[in-house]
Amino acid sequence: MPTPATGDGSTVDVLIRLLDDVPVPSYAHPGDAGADLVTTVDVEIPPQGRVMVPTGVSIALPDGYAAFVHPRSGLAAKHGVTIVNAPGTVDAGYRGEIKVTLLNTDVAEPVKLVRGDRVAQLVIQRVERARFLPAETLPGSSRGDGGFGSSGGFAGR
Ligand SMILES: O=c1ccn([C@H]2C[C@H](O)[C@@H](COP(=O)(O)OP(=O)(O)OP(=O)(O)O)O2)c(=O)[nH]1
Ligand SMILES: [Mg+2]
Repeated sequence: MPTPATGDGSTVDVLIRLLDDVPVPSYAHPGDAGADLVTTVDVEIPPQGRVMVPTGVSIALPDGYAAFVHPRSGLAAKHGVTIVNAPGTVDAGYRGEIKVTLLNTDVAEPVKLVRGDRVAQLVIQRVERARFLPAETLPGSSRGDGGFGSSGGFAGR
């Protein structure tokens, strides 16, 4: 068995308020990036409909961090449920309840979720803030202004 490369396994302390009888968000496995968030309400999302659900938590991130509300792949693959604004951005200064705007992409089947279901995962990351420096021209690069499929699309197309 190859030895896994070592990381620093660092963690950051984040103050959390539980606004409802919900578990503290937790990581399902060691090394997971996302801590699961639950809905505090029962909802039925109609086909191609969207519903914003509360999670029962608010947090205070340290300066220089943000939290990102990501979809869960199981809900996406099994039921077609994603998040409209994925990933949602939780700013370090935000003290309100974290909410998730769920979208049912299925064209035929409604999706029923009940209080306590895990609907999203919160990824905490360090973020840089930019000092934007206006410039008349930008330095050249290999990519230049190529984008939007400039490097090729799907096989044969
Ligand atoms: O999925 C999300 C996205 C955002 N938020 C909260 C935290 C975030 O700090 C705040 C504002 O989010 P954002 O900046 O994405 O929304 P906006 O439409 O730009 O609103 P604002 O003018 O309040 O910044 O809403 C959530 O609870 N869930
Ligand atoms: Mg904003």
